Amino acid sequence: MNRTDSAPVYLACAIILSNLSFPPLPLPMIVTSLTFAITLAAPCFAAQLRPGLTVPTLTQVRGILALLEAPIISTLVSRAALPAEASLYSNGGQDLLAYIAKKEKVASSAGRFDYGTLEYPFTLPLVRPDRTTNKNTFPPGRFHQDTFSPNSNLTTFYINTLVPLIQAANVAAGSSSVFFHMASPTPADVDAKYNLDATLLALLSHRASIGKIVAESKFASNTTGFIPLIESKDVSTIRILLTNTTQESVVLATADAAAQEVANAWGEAQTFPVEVQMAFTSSVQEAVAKLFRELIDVTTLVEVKYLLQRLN
Ligand SMILES: O=C(O)C(=O)C[C@]1(C(=O)O)C=C[C@@H](O)C=C1
Repeated sequence: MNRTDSAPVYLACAIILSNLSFPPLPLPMIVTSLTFAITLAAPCFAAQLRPGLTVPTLTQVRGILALLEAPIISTLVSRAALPAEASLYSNGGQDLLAYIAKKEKVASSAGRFDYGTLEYPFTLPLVRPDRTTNKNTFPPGRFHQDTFSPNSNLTTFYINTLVPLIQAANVAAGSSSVFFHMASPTPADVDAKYNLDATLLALLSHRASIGKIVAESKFASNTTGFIPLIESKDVSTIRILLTNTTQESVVLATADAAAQEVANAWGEAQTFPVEVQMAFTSSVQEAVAKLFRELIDVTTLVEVKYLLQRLN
């Protein structure tokens, strides 16, 4: 802990000591001030318990990003099997976010958003950032938690761009309402829709947040290049150094191939007529192309934001 981190602990100790007065304080005052002191001190002790996380190589991280393509695309195709009415996403998607909030409370208590999971909630406070100290120097290659989450960018893109593309794919499939574990799905199955939306958003967030690991990996292999740029907050050169257009083409091409394969398999399973199949597959490909372009951009943003705080 550095000095700033210690401040709440000193304050907490002061509160605890002030309870030892004579004559004793009334019980409700003692309970309230002790609860306050514990709340204040807990994050500092929790921060000390953080494990040192060494990041994988860039090749390994790219492998992880590639593995996430299949679940993202298959969830998108499953979502396109149900109508995506604009009314479900009005007012900035507040109903969807309220739905996600309930799930995230449960997920949080199970440790989903703990330090190092690279899962960041849409509706809850984020994990505290790391700070480099003399005792904990965060050498290059060690994950260093920052304060940025890609979730508001992803939510905006999801509601404004992806939902209309999902709806277009659903219309191409004959405005179907197919959900594999429901006996008689109807367009009113809001829970089924929001459940898939929430799953898809969580996958997108996880994929983009892995950009933090990509950034650490790149930082570790080129500290002399990055450190002066971070110190001078040279965002545009940092972005240029992080960008690899050859890798972007690989990502976009494999995502397109996967989109075609999953959409075809989905249509075959439902014995779509040929024209319906073609229309459905091409609209899924269009949605996936826009989605992965956005994902690359948001992942790059995550990388830039991570590095800007790397020396904090
Ligand atoms: O693989 C990388 O080098 C990354 O930075 C990840 C990623 C991506 O999102 O897939 C993002 C930016 C790069 O230009 C290329 C690919």
